[in-house]
Amino acid sequence: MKQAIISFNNVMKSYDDDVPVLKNISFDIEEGKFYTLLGPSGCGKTTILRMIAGFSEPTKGDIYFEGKRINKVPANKRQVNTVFQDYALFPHMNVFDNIAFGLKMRHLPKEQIETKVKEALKMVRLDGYEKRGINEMSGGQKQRVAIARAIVNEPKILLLDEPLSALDHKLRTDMQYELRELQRRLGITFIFVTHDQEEALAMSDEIFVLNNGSIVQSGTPVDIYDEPINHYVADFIGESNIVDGTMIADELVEFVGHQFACVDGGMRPNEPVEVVLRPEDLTLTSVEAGKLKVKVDTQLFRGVHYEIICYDEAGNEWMIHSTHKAVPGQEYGLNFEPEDIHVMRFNESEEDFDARLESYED
Ligand SMILES: Nc1ncnc2c1ncn2[C@@H]1O[C@H](COP(=O)(O)OP(=O)(O)OP(=O)(O)O)[C@@H](O)[C@H]1O
Repeated sequence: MKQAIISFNNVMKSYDDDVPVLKNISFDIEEGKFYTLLGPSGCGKTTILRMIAGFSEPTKGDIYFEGKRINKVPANKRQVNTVFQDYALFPHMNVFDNIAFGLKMRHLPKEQIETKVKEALKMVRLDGYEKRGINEMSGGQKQRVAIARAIVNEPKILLLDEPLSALDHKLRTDMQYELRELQRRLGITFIFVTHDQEEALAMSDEIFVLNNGSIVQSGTPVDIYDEPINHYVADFIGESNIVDGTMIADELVEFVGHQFACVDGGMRPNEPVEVVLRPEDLTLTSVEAGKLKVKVDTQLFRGVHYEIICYDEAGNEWMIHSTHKAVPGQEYGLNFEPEDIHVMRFNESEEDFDARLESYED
């Protein structure tokens, strides 16, 4: 791996009451990638961003920028800029003055400021908007001004704290594409904070999933979706069916009273486990042709698919995504392939999980 641009080494943070809001956080951020900190409200995402920006110091542990310890380096001496959730634009200034603000504070020559502001506006596709008042801009345009104001300083890292949460669904999706594209064009490191798993999956090179002050799992969106480490991640990322089971032997798991071939292994014989099956991997067939018998309870039309809820004989609920309609009240067979079954151990650390996967997968 290249030298990390930012490293956290056993970082802990607590406020006055001593209850840690971050517990022993360690990670490396590589230059030029799109990272997302993902987790529910209060899990510590913003606290991590504030420490990278220099607005807050760790209680214990160290933070490094390109290998140098920066715990005590003030915010204005770091090559980091932040785009805040509410944009924090100056409402009484026009677009140009908002973007030029930091450059003026640094007493750059007038012509240089003008060139840089124009370039930044071009980057966010707002050329020609210099003279507009901030209050005459739409939500999406304000968002872009906030980004232009941050990138005009040519930071090595851009921090984005829930920057899309104030936008409506359509604009939010458009901005996801734009931000992803902008990051690729600029080639600078983006660290994006969100509690929206779809947004994280769509935009990131790497995701850190947080819960209660700890990083529970890190990896590419596909890794995290396909191989969630535990119930929390499987439930938080995407839709999941999670049932209790027993790992009989390598590649053989039992749930709902039946044994099924699977592709997982490296557990103790007869170890209690949890089993995840994604709704899009399940199909309904005739009772005779199915691996489990289920009865359809309800179905909702979701546009791209039907969301079908059914129950097996043991009373477990199963969600299925299908382009075919089912009949509520009718019995069906439920089908899935061995590779669609993902088996999780209870309380497995990310380190042990990665080592097991590596030793087990070819
Ligand atoms: N200045 C502070 N003093 C005391 N506690 C704080 C302070 N700032 C944050 N906290 C606490 O730290 C925890 C983590 O907060 P943080 O803002 O990092 O979470 P978050 O994941 O960004 O949440 P959200 O998505 O709601 O913004 C919360 O329990 C919060 O109450």
